[in-house]
Amino acid sequence: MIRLKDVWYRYSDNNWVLRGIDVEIREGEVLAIVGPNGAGKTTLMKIAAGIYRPLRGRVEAWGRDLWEAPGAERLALRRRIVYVHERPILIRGTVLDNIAYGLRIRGLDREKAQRRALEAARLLGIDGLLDRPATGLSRGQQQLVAIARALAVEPKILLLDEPFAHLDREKRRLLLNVLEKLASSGTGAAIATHDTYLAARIASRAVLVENGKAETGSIDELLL
Ligand SMILES: Nc1ncnc2c1ncn2[C@@H]1O[C@H](COP(=O)(O)OP(=O)(O)OP(=O)(O)O)[C@@H](O)[C@H]1O
Repeated sequence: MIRLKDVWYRYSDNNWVLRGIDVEIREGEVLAIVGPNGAGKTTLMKIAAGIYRPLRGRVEAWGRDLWEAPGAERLALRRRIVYVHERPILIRGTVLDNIAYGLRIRGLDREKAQRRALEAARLLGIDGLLDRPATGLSRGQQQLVAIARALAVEPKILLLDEPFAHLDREKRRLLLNVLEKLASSGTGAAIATHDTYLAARIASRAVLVENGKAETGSIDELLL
C-alpha cells in the first residue's frame, strides 16, 4: 500500500500544485484520480511512484518511508510500483523487446522475459503486433504496449495516467476487464482519467484533485 501524507509539491518557483494532500492507494482495489486539467493528478501519481520527491510531507510504501529507506530497500519498494505515462516512451526495437524490457532490466533471462511478455501482450490483445517496430505504432497501440510492459513485471501497485484516452471501444473494455481481474487478485491500481463514466465503472473509491487539495470519497460522493 502507498500512503501520501501531508504531501506538498511545486515545480521550481511556481505556485504550489499540491498543498498538503493525503491519499492512500491500496492493493486489491482500483482508485480513480479525477480533477480538472492542470490540477495535479499526474504530479500526484509521479510522487506515489517515487519519481518525484515531495517537498514537504512523506510517502510511505508498505509502511516504509519511500525516500528514507536505504538504497537497496528503496529500489525493491519502487519496483513494486509501476507508473505508465499518458505518452509512454518506447525503446527502439520490436513490441516484444519493449514489453520484455522491464523484466530484462530486473535481470530475467531473455527467454523467460519473452515468455512473460507474450502473456502480457495476449491479455491486452496485442500479441499480433509483437514483431512490429514499436516506434511506428499508433498512440493507442503504444499505450497498450506500455501497459503490457507494466503488467509483465507484475507490480503490486499499477499507476495509469489516462490509460483509456486513445483506446477504441473494444480495447477499453478489454483493459477494464484486465484491471478488474488484477484488483480481484490483489493488485492495486490508481487511474487518472477525465472519463468519469469509466472511472465510476471500474473504481471502488475516488480522489478529486482540485486547487491543490485532494478529497477522497466513494464513487457516489465524487463522481455521480
Ligand atoms: N515539469 C513541469 N514543470 C513546471 N510545471 C509543471 C511541470 N509539470 C506539470 N507542471 C504544472 O503543474 C500543474 C499540475 O500538472 P499535472 O500534469 O500534474 O496536472 P494534471 O491534473 O495531470 O493535468 P491534465 O488533466 O491536464 O493531465 C500544472 O499547472 C502544470 O502546468
